[in-house]
Amino acid sequence: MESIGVLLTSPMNPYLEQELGKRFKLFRFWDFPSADDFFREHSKSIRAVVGSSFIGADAQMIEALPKMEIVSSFSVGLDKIDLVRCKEKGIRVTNTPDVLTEDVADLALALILATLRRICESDRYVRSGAWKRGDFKLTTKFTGKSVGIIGLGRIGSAIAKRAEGFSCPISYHSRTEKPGTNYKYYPSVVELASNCQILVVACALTPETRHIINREVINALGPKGVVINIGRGLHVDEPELVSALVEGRLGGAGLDVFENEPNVPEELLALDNVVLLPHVGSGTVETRKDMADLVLGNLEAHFLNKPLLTPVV
Ligand SMILES: O=CC(=O)O
Repeated sequence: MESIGVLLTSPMNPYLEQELGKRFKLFRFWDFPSADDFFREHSKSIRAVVGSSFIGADAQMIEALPKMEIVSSFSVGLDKIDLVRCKEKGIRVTNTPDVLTEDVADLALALILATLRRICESDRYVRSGAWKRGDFKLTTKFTGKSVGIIGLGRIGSAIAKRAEGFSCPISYHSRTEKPGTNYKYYPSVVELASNCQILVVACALTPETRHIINREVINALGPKGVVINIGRGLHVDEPELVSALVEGRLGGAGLDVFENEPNVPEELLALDNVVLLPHVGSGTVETRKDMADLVLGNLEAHFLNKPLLTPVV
């Protein structure tokens, strides 16, 4: 397979990069001054693209790489891949589900606890020496709070299971009601937000779920409510979230993702009722290795004409 051209769209994981380099003819997109320079020189050499939640395979890339057969994404999310065009052109698509579910769900719970118990703010309190001048203020209890989850797929269900361990009543919104759960279903997100204290975004980003957290949802959650986002930045109308937090119409937010990463709205940096993480939901050594092995396994299966491990298209 050493002669098969594979394009890695951005630096993702050293192990993945090393293994791709051993098995294929690896091209690094960022080694070239511009996308056009790369396409001009190598458009006919690329048979596979390895993308991520940062750079996937958009319409321009698909058009520019006529020999592309497969996009193997180092992510569970598929929002950076033009799936419709891949389908039309017979390009296969794979992602990395399951192996990252536990880490992302763990991080959602960590964000809830960090936001409610002000973990980061109290860490700053100790480091700055402020503790010597008095005790830290009281914070908000998590155990028993009602948790609303948008999207009850693999990750949403893993978050629900963890929150049950904290005696939290769970409710959810998704396109359709899920059979076989005891959680309360709300067909409308506003209704869900009106009936929970912590609202967690755990659905896929699609045109239907873009800005699913909007002004109406934020107002329904209210000044004591908390938004947790481990999905995608575009799930949230960010300017609305920022103004609600600044004006005290929303109690707090724990965010792993942003609309324009790695840029975070300046106003959020000044707020103590938010916890801000650099998109690290699946970012553990163990899980990233499992994700890399899935990417490699899917590519090898494809080029050996075997069934794909985690096919999407
Ligand atoms: O954001 C991360 C992923 O989609 O895996």
